[in-house]
Amino acid sequence: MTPVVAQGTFDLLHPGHVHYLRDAAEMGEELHVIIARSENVTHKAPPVVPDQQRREMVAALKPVDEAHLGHPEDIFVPIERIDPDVIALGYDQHHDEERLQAALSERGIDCEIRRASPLDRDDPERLLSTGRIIDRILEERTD
Ligand SMILES: Cc1cc2nc3c(=O)[nH]c(=O)nc-3n(C[C@H](O)[C@H](O)[C@H](O)COP(=O)(O)O)c2cc1C
Ligand SMILES: Nc1ncnc2c1ncn2[C@@H]1O[C@H](COP(=O)(O)OP(=O)(O)OP(=O)(O)O)[C@@H](O)[C@H]1O
Repeated sequence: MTPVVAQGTFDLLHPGHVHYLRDAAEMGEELHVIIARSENVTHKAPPVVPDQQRREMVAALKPVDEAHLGHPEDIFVPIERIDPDVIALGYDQHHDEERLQAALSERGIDCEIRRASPLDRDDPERLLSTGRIIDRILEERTD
């Protein structure tokens, strides 16, 4: 087996998430997804959907073999347990690949870091970001 790890918030699911997870699944044979805990989503508004519910929905998606709730303090704990061959970063994720690679090496984790491809975010017919879904709700369902 060639385990691959994908990760993210996955708040309100949309086809961009499915695209990322399909792309990540093709990088190996067994896809593990780490769901960021709400308390660790500090670079944008925290998710609306509770942690366990986000994990449950991601686990139900076809490309996904296992979905894990992330560690509260140390993001390398689940990685050490899964021991992936590849970590697939999303096309827009803010993580610095070199720093991440260095931190992995320091812990003796030998794995490749790859970037997944984007699914057209600017398509006017689709809502391919959680933030855009929330904006649409606020526009259309509030007075
Ligand atoms: C390799 C890796 C492992 C991660 N593991 C965890 C974890 O164990 N717990 C957690 O809360 N978040 C984890 N995260 C997610 C980050 O905390 C961050 O919130 C996440 O990148 C949000 O992604 P998004 O903005 O794409 O939704 C991990 C991220 C990376 C890159
Ligand atoms: N349109 C898209 N195409 C490809 N990947 C995507 C797309 N939207 C999200 N992803 C990927 O899905 C993963 C989880 O994304 P996240 O939960 O941050 O959703 P988001 O829709 O980008 O959220 P937000 O709108 O709040 O930034 C990330 O790796 C991200 O790169």
